[in-house]
Amino acid sequence: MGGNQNQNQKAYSAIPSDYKLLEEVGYGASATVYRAIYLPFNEVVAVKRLDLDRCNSNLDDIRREAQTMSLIDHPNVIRAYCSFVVDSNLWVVMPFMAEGSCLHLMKIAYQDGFEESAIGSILKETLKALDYLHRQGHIHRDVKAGNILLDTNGVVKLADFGVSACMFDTGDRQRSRNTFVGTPCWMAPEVLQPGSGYNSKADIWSFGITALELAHGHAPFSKYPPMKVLLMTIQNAPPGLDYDRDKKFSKSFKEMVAMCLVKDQTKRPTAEKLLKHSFFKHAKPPELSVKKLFADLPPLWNRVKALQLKDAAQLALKKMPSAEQEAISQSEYQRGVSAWNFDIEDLKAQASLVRDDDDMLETKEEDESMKSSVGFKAGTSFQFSLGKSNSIAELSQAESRGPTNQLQLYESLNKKGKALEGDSLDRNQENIALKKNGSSTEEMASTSEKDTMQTKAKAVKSRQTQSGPLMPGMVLSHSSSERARNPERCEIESQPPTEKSNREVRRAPSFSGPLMLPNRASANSLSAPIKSSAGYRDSMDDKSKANLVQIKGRFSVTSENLDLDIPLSTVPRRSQGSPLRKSASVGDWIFESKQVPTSPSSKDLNNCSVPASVLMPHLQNLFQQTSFQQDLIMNLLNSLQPAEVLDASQNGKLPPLPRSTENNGNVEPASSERERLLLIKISELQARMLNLTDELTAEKLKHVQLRQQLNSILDQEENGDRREVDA
Ligand SMILES: Nc1ncnc2c1ncn2[C@@H]1O[C@H](COP(=O)(O)OP(=O)(O)OP(=O)(O)O)[C@@H](O)[C@H]1O
Repeated sequence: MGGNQNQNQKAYSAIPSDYKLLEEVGYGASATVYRAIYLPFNEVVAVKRLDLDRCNSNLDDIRREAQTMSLIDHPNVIRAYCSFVVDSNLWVVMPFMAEGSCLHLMKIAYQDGFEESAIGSILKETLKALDYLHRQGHIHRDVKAGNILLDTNGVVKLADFGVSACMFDTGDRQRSRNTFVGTPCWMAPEVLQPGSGYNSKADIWSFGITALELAHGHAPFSKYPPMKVLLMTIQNAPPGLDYDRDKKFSKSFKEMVAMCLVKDQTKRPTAEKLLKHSFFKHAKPPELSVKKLFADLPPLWNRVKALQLKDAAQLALKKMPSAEQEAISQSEYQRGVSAWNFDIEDLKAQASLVRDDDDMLETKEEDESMKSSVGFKAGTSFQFSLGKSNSIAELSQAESRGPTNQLQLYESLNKKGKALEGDSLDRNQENIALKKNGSSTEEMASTSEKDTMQTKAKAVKSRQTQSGPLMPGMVLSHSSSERARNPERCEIESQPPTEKSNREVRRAPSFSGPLMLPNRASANSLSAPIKSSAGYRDSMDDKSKANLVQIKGRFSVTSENLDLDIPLSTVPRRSQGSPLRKSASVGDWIFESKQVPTSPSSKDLNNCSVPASVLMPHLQNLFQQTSFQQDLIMNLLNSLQPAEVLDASQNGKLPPLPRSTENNGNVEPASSERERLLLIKISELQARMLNLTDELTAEKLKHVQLRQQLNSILDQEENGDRREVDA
């Protein structure tokens, strides 16, 4: 580290006062990027200020990575001029890319993505960068639109190499290749598989996802919580450009994307080979196709500021009513539940991030277009996540050690940090992103409006979502250096929103942040809509069908073939029928529930030799119960009519209802006490449902692993047979 002189390049000093920090132009999980002036040359540069307190690596790792970054020499890769430590921050000085990232650009003006010619140019330049990095023996590991930077001339550079890698690399290279690194939506299936290891082909997958991101304005699965994204990536057919929906794109673009998004990494092309694809051969020079994208937009820092304010406003508007919050905490208190590590602020934050029904519908459309290949209900099972973990492997290990260990793992992970998932924010942010309007981008209307937003931003401080790389040690609370931040900041020319509000807002946008698994508390949020199973269809690909024991087509769930431990008497009579039928009719389950054998013991399940044919029925059973319980809860919520409340109280389940003479014996609006008790009941049901959901998730993971094992055994057998035949 320190001042640096690259071949035939100017030397930049390691003296902080030589840099005049101007506006904030970007922020990531642990870094803030400023436009700055390097005073000795009077040159505009970018200074990335990385908070070492929030970085998961030791100084040696950081030094090594910064060194690597400064040695990079390619026109399409951002390199560091120099880097040095100031207090507890690492400053990395880089060329300033005046148009920011492709992600910012899309959020501001191209919410539905760019046109093909611009995409072709951006991707080609990015691919050149990848080709260079791979030749040098590097894997970028975080290729995404948020890390593709543009400058005013249309120059495209891949960023976030090196320094961000340091955040992941706490061990040697080999070990780091077995870690769980990246941003879920962009992560290759092999990166998500425990212990499988990966190579530069993982970047090719992320490159393919980035192509889809640039084409649609968001990455596939970006609306889902990270845990669900992981499972979808592993289990579903790869996403791609749809031949019907994406008519505007050329065949060669579609082909190129399909080549990148092959699950078998050995079948993906190298960057070098991909560059020879016809799609790139015909790509226009970026100064023709990219430059025009930002011709009419205001300066980068104003765009960033506007986005921050919008994000803050969006979050401030989504508040959980305090009565509900109170009910939840009461409920948890009464049950003595600590296993979930409840944090009301987190709960509220999660609740505020849950999408509304419209989004769910959109999700369904997307699901169907993606032709999911394994039968699980999108949007239900994995709305709730397992907690924060370093890796799937860690979770799996905990699972195999039994429930107590799982609990400990969750608790310890939750203690380590309270990071919340952020991908589900994307859609909302897209909705509020500024629209390109003629010659200018609409900004916040007035100063007073801005002030209001900032005040609101402060109000939602601890509810903000943090997106960022997978850093187990990262905590939401501000570091001491952060609290005492700014002394090193030389001067701010045009004063942006206060540092504090910026920091708060900064945690919110999860434009495309690397993986932060959500806190378990999210699952228990009462205000989170419990999605009915309605509308989701499940399908199984041929491969998974091969593992099935019984294929019976759609089945009908009736009360007699469900083994619920929820007493049906708790369900209002009036509505018992409908949820059952609803649940039955929408799930395209291909097992008949009556024929599902009794569940194997958890001991059996923990034994990896359990065949898939035994596991699958168990999974199906669990799934039925989960979705059924969701419906029941939904139904309870929807049907809390006064009549039922009265009925319930007469049955001794609730305290007697007060009668009012004023309303002719009708039930008064439910008293807070009664509401509270009902909410407690619902909350308990939810907790039970969560248990099942977690079990199901764990079983699914195991199933995936087992299937892989089975496949590899089959492959080995086949190879053996072939050798025998050959012999
Ligand atoms: N050299 C630069 N010039 C202009 N803007 C930049 C530059 N480097 C980064 N940015 C902006 O700052 C944002 C955050 O930077 P960066 O991705 O390096 O931070 P990070 O903490 O590593 O983020 P991540 O969450 O991806 O890990 C980028 O998305 C981009 O918009």
